[in-house]
Amino acid sequence: MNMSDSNFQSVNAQPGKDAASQSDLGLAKLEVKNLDFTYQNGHRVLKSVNMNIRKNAVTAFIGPSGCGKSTLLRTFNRMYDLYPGQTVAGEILLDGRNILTKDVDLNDLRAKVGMVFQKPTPFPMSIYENVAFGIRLYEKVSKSEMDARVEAALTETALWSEVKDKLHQSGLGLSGGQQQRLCIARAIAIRPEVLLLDEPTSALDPISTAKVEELVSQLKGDFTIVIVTHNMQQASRISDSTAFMYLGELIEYGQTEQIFQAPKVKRTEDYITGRYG
Ligand SMILES: Nc1ncnc2c1ncn2[C@@H]1O[C@H](COP(=O)(O)OP(=O)(O)OP(=O)(O)O)[C@@H](O)[C@H]1O
Repeated sequence: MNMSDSNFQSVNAQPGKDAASQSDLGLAKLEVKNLDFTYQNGHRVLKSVNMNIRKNAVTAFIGPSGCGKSTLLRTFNRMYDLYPGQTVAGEILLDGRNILTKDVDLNDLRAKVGMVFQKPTPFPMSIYENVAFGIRLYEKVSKSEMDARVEAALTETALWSEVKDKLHQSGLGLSGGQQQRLCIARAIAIRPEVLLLDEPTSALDPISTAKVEELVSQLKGDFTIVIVTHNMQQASRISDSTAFMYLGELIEYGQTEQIFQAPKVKRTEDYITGRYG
């Protein structure tokens, strides 16, 4: 991203208020408006979150453990629908359409908004089938097209040269880093528009982490990427914008360079300088 892009202004959020609605108007892929989320035990975990997620960029969510980063990420593809009793209020617009309404088809939504989790979760099937699986869920394609799509996804995730001779071996036989790239290949093979990454490198060694980070930077040309990370260096290396959360509120949101070099809110500064966490 061009850091001087005036469409994306940093936000000195008023916690619980109009945290980031002012930011990056015009280029938003997702617009979060007054979002509240409460777990079935009554714990209100997101409090009036407002933010725009920029299209074809990497947005990082940072903040201390339990502040609601993963919960916020999971509202973007309505993962909470899997667990009855959780309640959400407010709006999340994907290309202008509220995805929180009942008439949204969850299969369609999850085809558009893919997700990769902290722990690599390949299916207990071959490398090829891991990638083909998602495509088959949503589309009917010929064998030759499937082969091409699988190869393209594995190439995009820089795995092809490592696995092309063992496509029919189990995905579970790959290293942790390769498994995570396989999960990213599986997610992008169905051509989502948004890719949600929930601490995707926290279980990986430094070399695999570097490969995934490189991959994320490459993929943002094609996808809108949102990443939850505990790793400050990672957020500053790979994201264009960063959102700092604390106790369910969006405290500060802006261009990554600004958040890390000149945070406007003391609590953000204290967090990124390691005063608490
Ligand atoms: N299924 C659940 N039921 C009840 N409370 C939950 C549930 N999942 C998470 N929480 C609580 O919601 C709060 C926010 O959790 P969340 O995982 O979103 O935070 P986080 O910032 O991603 O944390 P971490 O960095 O540790 O992953 C925490 O207090 C957590 O205990």
